[in-house]
Amino acid sequence: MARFPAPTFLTSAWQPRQFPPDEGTEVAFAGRSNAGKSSALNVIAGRRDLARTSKTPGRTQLINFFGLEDGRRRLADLPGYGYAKVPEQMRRHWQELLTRYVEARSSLVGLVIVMDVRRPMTDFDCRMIEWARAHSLSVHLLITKADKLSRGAGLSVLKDVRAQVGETASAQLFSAVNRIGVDEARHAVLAMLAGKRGGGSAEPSE
Ligand SMILES: Nc1nc2c(ncn2[C@@H]2O[C@H](COP(=O)(O)OP(=O)(O)OP(=O)(O)O)[C@@H](O)[C@H]2O)c(=O)[nH]1
Ligand SMILES: [Mg+2]
Repeated sequence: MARFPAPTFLTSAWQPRQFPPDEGTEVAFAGRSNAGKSSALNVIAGRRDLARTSKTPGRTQLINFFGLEDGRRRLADLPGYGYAKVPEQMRRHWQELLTRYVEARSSLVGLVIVMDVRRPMTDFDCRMIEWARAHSLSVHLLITKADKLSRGAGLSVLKDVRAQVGETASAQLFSAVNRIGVDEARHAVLAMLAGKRGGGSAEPSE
């Protein structure tokens, strides 16, 4: 299995001035609350406890940044969207932080949008995909918790998702538990960090 260039924790940010310097390239993990973003990031990075995971939705409330060993590439673990029980004020803060993060961050080259295989392509996911496209970002859809469905059922979800997104994003099945699709995910993340488009993504508009 391909080794991933050892990431280390850099910083947690709850406001833009706490973001690390906006240089090199960065890929962010986005997705619904509890979809499995932090777990996926850990498995892809090959570090068991790098990003904190939890059974409680809404665990990740800050943007956590991780630096790859060369110091030029980063991963960001975003708080989940769509968690109904978050107090209104916190939800507003998060929306504002997310907007400011994605709009102002010029090192951001791609998004890994993590979705539960049992609940793919929510409205939020679709909005994120459209938004990324409008900003010429690569998108890789990680359909995770594939261990929760039979292989046939998982492949059928993948086919539907691919039909829905067409050329705008690449997509794959993944499981942090059974380690399904780890190599494919590593390649997709490293390709995005290299400034290349993930397989199947549209070309930048400029
Ligand atoms: N069966 C299964 N469970 C998983 C998988 N990935 C994550 N989980 C579980 O899903 C729950 C949420 O995982 P997290 O990785 O914390 O999810 P998150 O998207 O980072 O959640 P927030 O930060 O709260 O938005 C935990 O109980 C994980 O153990 C997977 O591939 N298979
Ligand atoms: Mg998380």
